[in-house]
Amino acid sequence: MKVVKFGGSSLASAEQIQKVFDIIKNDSERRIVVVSAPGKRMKDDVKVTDALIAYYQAYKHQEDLSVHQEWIIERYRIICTELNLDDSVITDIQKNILSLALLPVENRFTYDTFLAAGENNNAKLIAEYFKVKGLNSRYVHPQDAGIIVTSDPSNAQLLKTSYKKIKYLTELDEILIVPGFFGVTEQGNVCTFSRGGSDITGSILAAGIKADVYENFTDVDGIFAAHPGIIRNPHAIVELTYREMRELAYSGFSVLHDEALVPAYRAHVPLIIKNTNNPDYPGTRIVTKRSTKGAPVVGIASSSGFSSIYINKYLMNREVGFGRRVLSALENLGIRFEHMPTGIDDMSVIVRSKYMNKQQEKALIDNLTESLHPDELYVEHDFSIIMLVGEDMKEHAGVAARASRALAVHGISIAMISQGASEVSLMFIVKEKDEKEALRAIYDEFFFEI
Ligand SMILES: Nc1ncnc2c1ncn2[C@@H]1O[C@H](COP(=O)(O)OP(=O)(O)O)[C@@H](O)[C@H]1O
Ligand SMILES: N[C@@H](CC(=O)OP(=O)(O)O)C(=O)O
Repeated sequence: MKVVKFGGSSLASAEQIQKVFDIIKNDSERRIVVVSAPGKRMKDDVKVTDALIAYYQAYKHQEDLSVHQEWIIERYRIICTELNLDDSVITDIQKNILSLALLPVENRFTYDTFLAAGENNNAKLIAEYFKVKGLNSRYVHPQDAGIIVTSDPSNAQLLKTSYKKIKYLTELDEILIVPGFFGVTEQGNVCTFSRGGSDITGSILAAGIKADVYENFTDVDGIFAAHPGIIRNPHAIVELTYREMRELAYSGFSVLHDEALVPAYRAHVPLIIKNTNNPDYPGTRIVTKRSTKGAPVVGIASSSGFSSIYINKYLMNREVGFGRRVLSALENLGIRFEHMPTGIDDMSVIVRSKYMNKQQEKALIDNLTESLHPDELYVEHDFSIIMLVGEDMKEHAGVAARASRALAVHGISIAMISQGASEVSLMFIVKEKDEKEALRAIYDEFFFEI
């Protein structure tokens, strides 16, 4: 049995939904279908989820709602009309979208309920279309599918006990259409995963029913060795390990949510990234162990939006508890850290800029000045990370030297280098303005002749 997830790009229009129907009809093993909200139809389009966010903001600030409501309803209306669906489908969607503006604005789950409406209405629409086309299908709400989550709005985590209930889905005869992106708390509140979280729903269901495979359909032929928006015709990856994918997803391969890997990985379910527009293409397989020995670098990801807290103190290495005081200061202010490259007398703590506001930054500097008496302490912004990933990197000497040389040839200065003990990845930190050029330089070094 297969669990299949379709992203917003695969469901953005009636034409795309027809392709999805063919993909399901052509393989009777594809029994559980997780769907996102309608995504972008073209480059400058708006995702329904983003339109729902704008709608919520207008509601919260008591602004005119009609423009938002009409835009969202119209998106669904166009799809319903082109699919020749009965008027009752769009009438129900319309009622649902309008009813969001009756929810108590002060409730901490209201925002998530707005967002979840994108996938929830789409799942109902698609289940109806499949039925009209003669497929025995059924819409299943995440609560009925057993996706019970923690009460962390916009950042839900699955409760482990959920897996017991999810298993029963295998007993149902129909093709099940489940909205992605959200679960329900034990108290019955709608709570979403973080953005892009429909991938997580698919992975949870695949793990819960011990699927033979989890197929994640998107708008590219699979995973490329670098972001196709930055590198022209990047090398396509046939097979990746979960560890490699985790590193790449974290560092910018937005094709798959990084949290989506864990459930499938733990349940030993292989994951395949496939293209809705080219479903016969084999795609990229994400597996526990690669079948062949590989090149030192399988993929290079980049991501912007990092800040660095630089601390220098002579004889820092002799001061017991120095690192602990740095991390406690971050913890006390609720700032999470991402990386911590160190020298003998200095260290840098790398954080995502969006998780440290101006007040937290000031409080952190005051706190560290008082507790550490550093020789130098400052915060710098606008950094990007460039991550080279490959399980076989440890068996090849000179990877860091090759990458550094490629950056030097292009006159790009490296702010920091960091490598984890696992040697699955090697990270370069550069200024944001150099990110794209740095990625291209390193990509050419490792993939030019492939
Ligand atoms: N290394 C990569 N390989 C393939 N796609 C990538 C990569 N890095 C980023 N992407 C982007 O991920 C997009 C697909 O992910 P996403 O927009 O979340 O799709 P969906 O709408 O199917 O959920 C692709 O269109 C591509 O631009
Ligand atoms: N619609 C949600 C969840 C999601 O996973 O969407 P997509 O599959 O289009 O990335 C979002 O935009 O965040």
